[in-house]
Amino acid sequence: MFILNQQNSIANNFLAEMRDAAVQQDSMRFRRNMERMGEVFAYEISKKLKFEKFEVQTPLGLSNINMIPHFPVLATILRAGLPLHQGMLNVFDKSESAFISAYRKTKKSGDFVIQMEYISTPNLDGKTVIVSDPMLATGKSMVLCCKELSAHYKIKELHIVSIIASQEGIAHVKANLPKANLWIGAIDEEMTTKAYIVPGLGDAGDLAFGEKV
Ligand SMILES: O=P(O)(O)OC[C@H]1O[C@H](OP(=O)(O)OP(=O)(O)O)[C@H](O)[C@@H]1O
Ligand SMILES: O=c1cc[nH]c(=O)[nH]1
Repeated sequence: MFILNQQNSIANNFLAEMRDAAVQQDSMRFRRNMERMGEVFAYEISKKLKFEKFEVQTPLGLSNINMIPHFPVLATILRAGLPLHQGMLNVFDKSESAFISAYRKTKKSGDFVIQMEYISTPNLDGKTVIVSDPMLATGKSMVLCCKELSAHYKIKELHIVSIIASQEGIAHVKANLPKANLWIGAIDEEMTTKAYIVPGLGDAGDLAFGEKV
C-alpha cells in the first residue's frame, strides 16, 4: 500500500486545503485541489506500470526513451470521484474511462445500503484498471463497484485510489479485494456513527457539487 502523506511533498498542501473548512467555501478550489491530487496519484502510479523502449524522431535525429505503451483504464464512482478522475485523466491522457454510480441509501432505521444503478465502461478484459473515489469510509462503495467490474471482466491489474481513507475502510478493501493495489492520500483513525471519516473533510460530493437533497 502506498500512502502519499508518508513523504513530504506539495500534495500535503493540496490535501490540507481540501480539509480546511474555511478554504472549502471556495468549491472551485476544492474541486481543483481534488484534481491536483489525481494528477499526483497518476504520476506515482505511472512509475509502477509496464514500460517499453521506443525511438522518437526529432528534427535532428533519433532519441531513445522508455514509455508506457498501454494506458490504464480510469474508473470512478459518481459523483464525488469526478474531479479526482479528471486529474488522473490529465496525466493518463490516452486512457479510456469507466463510470459507476453508487450512493448511500439511508433506511428508516438510519442504517444505509450502497445503491448502485449505473455502469458505463469499455471492455476491461486484460486491462490495468484504476478505480478512484476521494473517500474510503466503510469501503463498501469501493468493494461493491470493484466486484461488479470484476464480475463482468477479467481485469489484469486493479489499482484503487482514495484521498482519505479510514482504517476500517482499508481493512474492508483488503479483506474483499486482496489482489488490489492501494494508493491512499492519508489514513484517518475514526468514523462518526454515520460513517463519516474523522477528521476527514466532510462530504466530498457536497463540497464539490452542492448539497444533495
Ligand atoms: O466507503 P463508503 O462508506 O462506501 O463511503 C464512501 C462513499 O461516500 C461518498 O459518496 P456519497 O455516497 O456521499 O455520494 P456522492 O459522491 O454522490 O456525494 C464517497 O465519494 C464514496 O463514494
Ligand atoms: O467522510 C466521508 C464519508 C463518506 N463520504 C464522504 O464524502 N465523506
